[in-house]
Amino acid sequence: MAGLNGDPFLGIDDNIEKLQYNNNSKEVIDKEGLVVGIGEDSSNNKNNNQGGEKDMAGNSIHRSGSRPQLDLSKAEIQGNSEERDPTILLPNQTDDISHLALDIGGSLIKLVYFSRHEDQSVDDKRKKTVKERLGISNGNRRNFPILGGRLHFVKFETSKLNECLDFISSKQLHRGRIDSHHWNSEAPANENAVIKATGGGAYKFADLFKERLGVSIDKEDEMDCLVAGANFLLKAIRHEAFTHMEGHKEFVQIDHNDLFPYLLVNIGSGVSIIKVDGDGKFQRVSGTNVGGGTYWGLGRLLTKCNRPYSSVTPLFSFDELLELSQRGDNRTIDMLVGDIYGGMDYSKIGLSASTIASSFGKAISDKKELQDYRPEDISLSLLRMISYNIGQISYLNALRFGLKRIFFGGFFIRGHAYTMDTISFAVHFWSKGEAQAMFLRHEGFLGAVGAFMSYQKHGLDDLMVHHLVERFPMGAPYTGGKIHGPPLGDLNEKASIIEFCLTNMRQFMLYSISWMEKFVLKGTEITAPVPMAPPGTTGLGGFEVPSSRGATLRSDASALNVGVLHLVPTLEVFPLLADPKMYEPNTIDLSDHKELEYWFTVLSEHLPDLVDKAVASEGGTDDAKRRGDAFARAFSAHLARLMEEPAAYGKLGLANLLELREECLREFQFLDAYRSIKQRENEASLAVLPDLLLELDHMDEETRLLTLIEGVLAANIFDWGSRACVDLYHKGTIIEIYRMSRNKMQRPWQVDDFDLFKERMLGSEGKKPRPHKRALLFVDNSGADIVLGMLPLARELLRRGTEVVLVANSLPALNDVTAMELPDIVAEAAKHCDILRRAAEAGGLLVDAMNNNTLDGSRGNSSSVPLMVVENGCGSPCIDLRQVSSELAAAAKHADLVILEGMGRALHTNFNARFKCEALKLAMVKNQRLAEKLIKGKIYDCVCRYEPAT
Ligand SMILES: CC(C)(COP(=O)(O)O)[C@@H](O)C(=O)NCCC(=O)O
Ligand SMILES: [Mn+2]
Repeated sequence: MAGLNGDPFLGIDDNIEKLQYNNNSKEVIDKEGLVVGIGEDSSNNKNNNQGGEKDMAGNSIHRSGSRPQLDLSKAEIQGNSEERDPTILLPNQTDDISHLALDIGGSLIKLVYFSRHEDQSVDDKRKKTVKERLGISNGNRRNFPILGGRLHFVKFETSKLNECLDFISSKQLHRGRIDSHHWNSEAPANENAVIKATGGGAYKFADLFKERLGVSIDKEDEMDCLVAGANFLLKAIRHEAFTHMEGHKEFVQIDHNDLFPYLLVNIGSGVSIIKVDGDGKFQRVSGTNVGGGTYWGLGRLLTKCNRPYSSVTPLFSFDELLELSQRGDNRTIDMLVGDIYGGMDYSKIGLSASTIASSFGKAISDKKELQDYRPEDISLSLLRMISYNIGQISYLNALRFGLKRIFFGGFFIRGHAYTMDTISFAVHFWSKGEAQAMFLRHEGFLGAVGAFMSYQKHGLDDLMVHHLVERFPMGAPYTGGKIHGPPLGDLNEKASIIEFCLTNMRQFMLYSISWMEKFVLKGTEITAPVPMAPPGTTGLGGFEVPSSRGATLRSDASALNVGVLHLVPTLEVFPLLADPKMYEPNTIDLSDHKELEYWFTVLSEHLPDLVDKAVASEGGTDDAKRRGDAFARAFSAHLARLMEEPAAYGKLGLANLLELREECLREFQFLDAYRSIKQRENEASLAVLPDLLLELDHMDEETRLLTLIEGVLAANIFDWGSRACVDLYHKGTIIEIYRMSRNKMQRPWQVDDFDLFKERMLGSEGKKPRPHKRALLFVDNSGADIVLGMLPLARELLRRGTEVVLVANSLPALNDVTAMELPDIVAEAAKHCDILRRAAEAGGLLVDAMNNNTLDGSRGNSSSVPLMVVENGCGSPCIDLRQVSSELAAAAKHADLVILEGMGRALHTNFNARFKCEALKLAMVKNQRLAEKLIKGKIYDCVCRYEPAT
């Protein structure tokens, strides 16, 4: 685990490190709550902090003694020293570490850089209270030096080094200092700034970096970096590795505990073959000089004379060569088995007539000059020759060391379907299916990631899969990993600003959106991606021509397939999952093309209505219309891309598509498209809540429980994401629809475990079961759904002595209620209900009300179990329980009942999830196809699935 002292990722603010001072213990606490010194100078801290030291909560913290210490000299308390945790300024803390690492290869320069976003939490009373109630002092983040930020991946051609330097300079990456949401361009350049770099260019261009940017290059060993990068990516990114056989891409789940040993084959200009046995444990066992440079170099030479005169550049680029190969036919140059055997297979040794017997062999007997061969054919022949050769040598090395898994990285691959198929074929063919070729999504960035890791202060190695969220910039799909031309005005950075705005909505109008215009122009450039290659083998031997022949090649597919990695150390795996390793959130797997087509159509058809709502939510201004238009284009383009290549952004499920839509909206600054609809529905529902509660209170226990569950199911009809429901809303008022929906609640429901649930709640044969200790209610929509459905159910649980935690979205998604909105709704409801009021007070939700007189005239003196609200950590209509907020994870610790409500959270995701505690899944199915497929029913059927603890 990383030590934290002086870590640059801690709250550095305008050259001054801010710390908090704990009056009682006289210990200096950094923002993460870690002890960094006890009234002594910093030099002593090193020893004090090593080993199993305790943090303020008594947790053990491991510190690395190698990390620099904070400079506490001239430290002073800012503001009132009587305050409980005043801020301490450290004016002399000048620990500047660059947040940039490079891998400067023979052909390409790969950049990995980090942009930090500080803890941007707004002053949210709910959060504070929840932290106190749930005993979270600083979440799990105390163990992490990274507060949160993003890792960006960019590459340049080495021959265009100047563009790379311009890019670094324009983004001030070499200054090594970031403030909360943008690079501090005013900050003076750091004289001693050092950038970690690997690859030959780290030596070759060191002087140029010093001259142009004033920074020194700290050279890191290339093999060390490759291995460190590969190990980190394989452990930390869920869908990093995949197989690619006959055009079919399949992600491979790597078990962290079973990663080693493996063979790493890095195909850059040349090829390195490395046996990896562990972190930092490896051996370069082989290599070949026939690699990417060979393909490019020979390709250029051999096609030189056929280069069209009209071309701007005199020679083919790597991507152009690859593109040529798409249209090539290698049979015109390669000598095939059939050429030798009179068109026959050599079946005795298992070679088909189409197998290449000798690459370029036909050129021996052909009476042709170089210019008589088509560049397309030459390129394909070369590509096959080199790919087969690498595949074969790799396999032989795997065999040498008894390794089954071979990971291929390096920019030679470029996400190019045919190259991967060829390598896979060779490995499969020579190993007779025993060994498996796997590819890495961050194929070209292994070295650069490794160089980044070598800073020792990044804290990346502490991160785990659930801390990383990969996002694909919606409005600027070209910036993630694309080989850059002249530095772009970085749209990603703008996107970060927007994200910052999300947590600081008050400020959001301050930022310019002129980049949007840029996007509208750029939008037209979003074209169809690399076509998936259908099966193309001939059986025994090699391949025929590339199966994607004739289609446009997006040879930079790999560039588009790499998103920005958001590091969110506060995310946790939901502790109540029965088997996190086996957990798969998506119920609908979109790798089935029919399924993908269906949902693609659903989302496309919903788009005009969504844009209307989004534009209206921003006042219908011209600017909002322009953004609405840009959003529609961007989202459609991403949908189209995913239709072409469903695995483009990792494994694709329906939940990912729905989340992508929300992210895309946010990126175009539609922060809450259904804001006014939600408000209207909340008000209408709150107005009828007292009558409903009165009605419920006159029922016997059994009828009441049934009515409550019916109420939840009926109110789940208010779903602005469902086409059928939106059509319904044009036909009646909220209350009319709610009544109709309730009246239609006929048991048995299509999935009906109500009797089981009732027995658990009320008992049987006079035996009273023990009430649940704590229930987590994953709530769904605003309006009737929360007010008339879930709140009355929560009230029933509270009445029975069960603590209730309402789990709501962190960010808006469709008409879902958010954790920010819930306390006000609860407060309104509590005006009409003592049970809710007392529980909300006990849960700290009615902090203000506690000072006022309550309904019955008493002062707020709660004698109730608490009602709390926690955020779930996501902004989607679905939920992936592998990545939830630390609040929710903390709340889950004492819970023995989970209630998931709504289509998104209980059906599209988690329908098959198993929990350690009891679970109740409640939803109305508002889509005909889903109803048929999932529950063999029809639209508006209901699901009440009760599952005892696993
Ligand atoms: C987005 C939704 C999952 C939201 O449903 P909810 O979770 O609110 O019940 C759902 O509206 C949906 O799947 N809509 C698309 C299908 C359709 O329009 O029929
Ligand atoms: Mn919803």
